[in-house]
Amino acid sequence: MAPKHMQNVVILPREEDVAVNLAGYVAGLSEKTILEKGSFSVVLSGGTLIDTLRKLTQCPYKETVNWSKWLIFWVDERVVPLDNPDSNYLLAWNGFLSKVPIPKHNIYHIHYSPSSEVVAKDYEVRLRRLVEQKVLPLSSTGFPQFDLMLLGIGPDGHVASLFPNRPQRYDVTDWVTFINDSPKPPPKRITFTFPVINSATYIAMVVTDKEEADAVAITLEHIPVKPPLPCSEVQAEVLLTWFLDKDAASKLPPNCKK
Ligand SMILES: O=C1O[C@H](COP(=O)(O)O)[C@@H](O)[C@H](O)[C@H]1O
Repeated sequence: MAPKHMQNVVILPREEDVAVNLAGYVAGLSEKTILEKGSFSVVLSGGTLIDTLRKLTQCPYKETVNWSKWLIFWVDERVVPLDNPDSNYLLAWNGFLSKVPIPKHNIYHIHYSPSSEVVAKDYEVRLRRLVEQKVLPLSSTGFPQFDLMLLGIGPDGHVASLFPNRPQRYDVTDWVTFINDSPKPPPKRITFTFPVINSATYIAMVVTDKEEADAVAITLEHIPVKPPLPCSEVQAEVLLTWFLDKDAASKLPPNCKK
C-alpha cells in the first residue's frame, strides 16, 4: 500500500472538463475495485458535486459501469425528510442515482427523525452492522473503510458538515456525529467524523467555484490559519485527488496551474 498522505492535484480549464475527468476517474476506480473485492462503496456529499457527477450517468459509463456492485452512503446529510429540497439524498437521487441502475437496497440513506442525535446514532449503528456482516471492512485504526469518498468544500473550508468553529471536527471517537447549529443552513445535520473520512481508500475533492478559491489556496499552499480549515485535514489511505477548475484554482501560484 502507498504511504499515507499521497495527494494529487488535477487542474482543468472548465467545470465541464472536471466533470469529464472525474467520470473517467470514478469509472476506472469502480472497475479496479470490483475486480479486486467484488463491490465498490461510494460516499457522496451534497452541493455542487452532484451536478459534476453528471457524465457518469451518460454514455459510455451508464452502460459500462457495473452499477449492481455499487454501495452508496452519505458523508453528511441534512436532518430533514428525504423529500425536502434541503436533503442531500434528494439532490443525489434527482441528479445522479435515479439515472443509473444501482439496486435500491444498496443505497444507504438516513432514516429521518426530528432528532439529529437519533439520526446520527441510527446511521452509525447501521454502519456497524455492515462491518459485522463484512459488507464494509474496518481500517487499521478501527473505523469503517470506504472505497471512494466524493467530497466538496465550502467557502469557509468546511468539508462534510465539519465546520471551522464547531466541535464536531475534533471528534475522534464517533463514526457519525450530529450538529444542531450548522453555520450554513439547514442547522440540523449529521456527518461522518474525520477518522472515518480519513480512513477512505480514495478521496476525490471536487471544487469548481471561485468562492472556494481561498480555501483551496490555503490548503494546497499550507498557509497557516487559526483554526486550521477542516478541508486541510482531509487525507486518504491511498490517494487524495483534488479536481479543480480554473476558478477554484485561481488563487494558487502560477507554477501550480501549469
Ligand atoms: O452543506 C454542504 O456543503 C458542502 C459544500 O457544498 P458546495 O455547494 O459548496 O459544493 C457539501 O460538500 C456538503 O455535503 C453539504 O451538506
